[in-house]
Amino acid sequence: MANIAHQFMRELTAPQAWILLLLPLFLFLVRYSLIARRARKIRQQQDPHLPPSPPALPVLGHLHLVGSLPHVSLRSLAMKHGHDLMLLRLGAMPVLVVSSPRAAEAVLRAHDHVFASRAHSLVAEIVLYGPSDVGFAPYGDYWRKARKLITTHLLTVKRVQSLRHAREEEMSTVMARIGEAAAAGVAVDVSDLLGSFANDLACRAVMGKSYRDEGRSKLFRQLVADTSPLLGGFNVEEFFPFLARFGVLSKVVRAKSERLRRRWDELLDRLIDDHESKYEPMAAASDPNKDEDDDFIHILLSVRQEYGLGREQMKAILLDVFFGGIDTAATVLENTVVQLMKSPHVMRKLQAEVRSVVPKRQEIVGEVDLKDMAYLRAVIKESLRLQGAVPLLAPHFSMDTCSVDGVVIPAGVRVMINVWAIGRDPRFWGEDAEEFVPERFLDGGSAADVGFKGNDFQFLPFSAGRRQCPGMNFGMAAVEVMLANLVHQFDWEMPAGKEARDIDMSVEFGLVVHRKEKLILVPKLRA
Ligand code: HEM
Repeated sequence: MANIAHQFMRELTAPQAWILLLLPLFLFLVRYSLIARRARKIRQQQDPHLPPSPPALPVLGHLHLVGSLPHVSLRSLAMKHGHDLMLLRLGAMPVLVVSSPRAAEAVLRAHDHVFASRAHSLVAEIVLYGPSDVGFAPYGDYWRKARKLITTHLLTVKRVQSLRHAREEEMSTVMARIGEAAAAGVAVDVSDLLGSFANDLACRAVMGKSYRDEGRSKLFRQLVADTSPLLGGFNVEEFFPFLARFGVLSKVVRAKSERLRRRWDELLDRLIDDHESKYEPMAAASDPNKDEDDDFIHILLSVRQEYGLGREQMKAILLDVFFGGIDTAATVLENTVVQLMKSPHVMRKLQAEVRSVVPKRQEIVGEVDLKDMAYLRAVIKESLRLQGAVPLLAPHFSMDTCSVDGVVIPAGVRVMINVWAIGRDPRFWGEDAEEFVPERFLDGGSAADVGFKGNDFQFLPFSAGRRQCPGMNFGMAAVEVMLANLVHQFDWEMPAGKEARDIDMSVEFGLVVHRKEKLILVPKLRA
């Protein structure tokens, strides 16, 4: 992977690092070729029923076949070597690639109990306290407890509904900024606006207010932006644990992670302390039935005894809301706006729907208005199908050897489910699979009955099974109301001299895949 090579080079530019590296590197090369040859022999003798694999290189395995956009390279490889399942070796790490709805159903439903874990990550261990969050915790008692906590107390349908005013207020702030730009006839940075919206909403949910004016909200955004590449990226020592044992690489990653953790600690400890000092007296007087308006920190304080939560575990769970909720929702929104700019007929049809449901004099589209907007939902689904925020899901990890469709998947394998490739496969979506056609999700369309709740394995933007995204309702509520408002009051144009076809679609890989360029558009108040 090109970005691994980059990362490697960046971190090892000091001459002493190269000297330090030479000897271990030599030992590493020799030892790896021996181990790999022996392992291959044993595998072939023991079990000829492994999933298909392309030819591999010594040491690197299949790393050289995976480019800077792994979801794209893995699709091309799967088309040649394993339409359903394919086994790769990235460095020393075995990776199962899943590329069809049938195989995804086997992994996420039939054998979910085997594949519901996560591999060890040094970064998650440090930044997420163990990891003690939900997203990175290995399958087991702690994960079950933490997951139960967030699904029964933090991300319930009732709680998401109770955040309606927060969403509408945050959205109105964004609309006011767009209104000012429209009045002045200037362009806006849509990426930045959508990013602040998702960030301020997460802050409101976690702390009860956005802290926008005090600058804390920006601090969170910056920290998420600094942490995400490390947490979601491919770190070299994960591919070459043997090399990491010499310490050069793990020291670099460890030092970076520890710096980030100190910054998070400072921010989160202060917030929890603030809440704790107000919580105790309030808790005594509180009505046990009325906790709907509580923010997430208060809720965690109120259930910490029941769930046996320490301070670090509380912080880790809060971090899930920042990492799970900000980038994903902002990316889905931005990708949808890009698709709409490139398909003006869809934009017009969507505007017609929203404007017919909500009269012009009503400045803001409220959440009650959304129920009559079937095309809006179809547009968002189509955008999630073509360019979901998390194209390979978060890698799963096999806890045991397991037989899937006549092939054997060993224990200790990372599993990448290529939902991006599955969502564009003409075998399941027809000849127009690469085109943006929201009508397919409307009544009478070819995918009218296909939903994202985890029952339709050709469409998995939020995954399925035990590890399915618990923030689906939270994320979709934000995406729907914001998109409806963006197209209700405003028409959108490209900056002077640019065409929608000029919008650069290059993306940068991470757990969440972003466009590289900022989306700059000119809002016009609707006539
Ligand atoms: C539109 C927005 C969102 C999208 C597209 C999305 C997508 C995903 C995906 C694909 C996964 C990985 C599932 C797997 O590994 O099988 C995931 C996991 C997760 N998401 Fe979301 N997500 C969104 C919003 C949110 C929000 C708002 C939150 C929290 C407030 C959240 C919290 C989480 C957590 C905690 C996990 C880990 C679950 C586990 O490992 O048990 N997500 N999400």
